[in-house]
Amino acid sequence: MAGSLDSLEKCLERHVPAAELSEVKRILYGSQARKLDLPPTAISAAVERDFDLQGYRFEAEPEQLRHPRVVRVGLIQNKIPLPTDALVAEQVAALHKRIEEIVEVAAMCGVNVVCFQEAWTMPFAFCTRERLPWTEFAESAEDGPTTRFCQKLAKKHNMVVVSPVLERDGVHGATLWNTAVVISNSGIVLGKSRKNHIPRIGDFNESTYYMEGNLGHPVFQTPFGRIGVNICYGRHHPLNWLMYSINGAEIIFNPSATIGTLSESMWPIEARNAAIANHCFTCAINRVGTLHFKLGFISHEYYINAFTSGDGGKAHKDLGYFYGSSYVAAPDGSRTPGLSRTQDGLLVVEMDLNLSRQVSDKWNFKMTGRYEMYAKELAKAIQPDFIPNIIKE
Ligand SMILES: NC(=O)NCCC(=O)O
Repeated sequence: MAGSLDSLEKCLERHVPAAELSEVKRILYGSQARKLDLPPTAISAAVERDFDLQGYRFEAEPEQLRHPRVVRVGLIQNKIPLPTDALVAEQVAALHKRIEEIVEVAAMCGVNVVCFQEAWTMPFAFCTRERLPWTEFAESAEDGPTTRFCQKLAKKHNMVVVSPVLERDGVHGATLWNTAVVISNSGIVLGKSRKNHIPRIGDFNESTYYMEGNLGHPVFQTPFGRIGVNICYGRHHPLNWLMYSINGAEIIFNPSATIGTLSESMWPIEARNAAIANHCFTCAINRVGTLHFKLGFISHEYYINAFTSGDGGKAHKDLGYFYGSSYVAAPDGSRTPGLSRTQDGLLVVEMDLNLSRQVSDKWNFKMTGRYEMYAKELAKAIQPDFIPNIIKE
């Protein structure tokens, strides 16, 4: 159960003998991420506001011709503060309030780019397959109340804000999308990126609500580097990461909502592998919130009406526990520890973007990639008359 393990790293620290711990950590996490000193005011604010605050930094070698390109990103993971049957407007307002107080601490920590979890303004209600009230959480990406709220935050704190929401596309028949809005530190909406891969697994019945994104792999030029947003289930698709990287992304955010029984063993691998394969930084963010309803603990993400997964299992009223564990991976394969598995959190990570080219010059994955060969073979493979290249005796 999620509640019995606060974080994998804390568990290792408790149980691995001190003499072996640093070697264990080097093997598991690589050697780069060092602790980042955060202001005492931020640390005490995080304690007061009851969230996990951690800070790390990735360094690069000094170069003769380029200055360091040091930026700070903030990853925010959170529970829903109100039950799923509270009024829609009240749920959204409570989430805005919670995020605002965490973003204030991010500002104290000098964060330049902040990213929230997938569909952060709502419970992850797609499991229910019901329409109302969940579709009421959808908003215009360009000028919905959440985007306007984030514009204020961005301007006030001089921070780029990546805000993944359920989008209501008024121009195209009021359709819904799973979208990340990117707001510049000036407060201007830079653009949006849509979720390209929609899960059809277990209770993740998202294809009931929206289709695969149609915006490709946009990358946003900000004063703090070029950023892309690969939403949740897209992290299982290496070519999805690749395309953001090919478009020049230096940092790829992966705002997610995923649960323990389904994906927790995959979580530490996928975004980290993408950072290695694409010579970039990746930022994996997962929500927190668990059921424990039947055990008498606080319930989050618990629904009034039971639903099924079409797998022969019993009808149930929750998805399971969202395990948090948000982390950042660097192009050299190192990664930060994860945030808590059970608590709201802010992960502040300082990174020198020069590291990406340094690792690229060492490992040469971009140079040795055989993109033309893959493009040709893929172009053939998607044809209806494709014959797989299998050689037989
Ligand atoms: N939100 C979402 O796409 N979840 C699917 C499950 C997963 O990818 O782990």
